[in-house]
Amino acid sequence: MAPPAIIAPSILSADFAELGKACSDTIAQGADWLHVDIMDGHFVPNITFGAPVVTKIRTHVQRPTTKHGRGTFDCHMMIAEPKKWVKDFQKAGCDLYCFHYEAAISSTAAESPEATSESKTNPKEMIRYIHDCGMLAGIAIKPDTKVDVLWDILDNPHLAERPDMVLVMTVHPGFGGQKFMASELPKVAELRKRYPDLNIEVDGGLGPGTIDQAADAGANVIVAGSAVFGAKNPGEIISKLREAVERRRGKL
Ligand SMILES: O=C(CO)[C@H](O)[C@H](O)COP(=O)(O)O
Repeated sequence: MAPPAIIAPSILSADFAELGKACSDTIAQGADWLHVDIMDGHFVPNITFGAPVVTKIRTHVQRPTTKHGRGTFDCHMMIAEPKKWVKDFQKAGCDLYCFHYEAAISSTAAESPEATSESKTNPKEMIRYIHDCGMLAGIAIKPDTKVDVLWDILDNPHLAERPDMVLVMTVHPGFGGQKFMASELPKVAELRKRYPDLNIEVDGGLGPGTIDQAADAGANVIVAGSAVFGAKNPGEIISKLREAVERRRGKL
């Protein structure tokens, strides 16, 4: 059976002028995690914020007391050099550092003459490094990336190099409020079939109108930005998302 539902509102859609309050309110309204979107203007055509902001919002949300527990900061690193920022985000209070497969294998990150030893990496090494730094590790794939690239990483006999979560993007990363891409769900279904216990996160265009499809495919970690922060009653939306995942698990 799939692991329990984890609802992770994306603070990309929160009021940035009131970010600390928005984060603590969302947890009080029933969210499990906060999905923290980090964009560098290179890997994606948008910029959000960096570790200093995460340090500040951490003071508004209690650290999780268990692995994957309430208050987990799930940092989605949409950045070209994911290795470079691991330590800064760990110090800032990130609990789960989710990097993009595409960034870890790209020539910018690994092979360019400008790349320093700080920025050179590959997915397995990244996961080990994140674990060594005391965080959970996630690996994300964009819509254009085939899910097959993950088999070698997920079947790795070295536990320290295996991710704690896979994020399947259901929009092209960069902006909130985009249309959900149902075309990405076969990736989720294939992952769930192969790895019944894996935390599988979906991100982009999730809300009451699309959650059933994602839950049916087997996703259990649900990111929702505009659907939660744009709602009159965010707590009600969080409950609806959770119910859909738990119904699929046969728990309701
Ligand atoms: O990673 C993201 C964009 O790259 C966001 O987390 C995502 O798009 C959530 O926003 P929404 O729920 O409004 O689609």
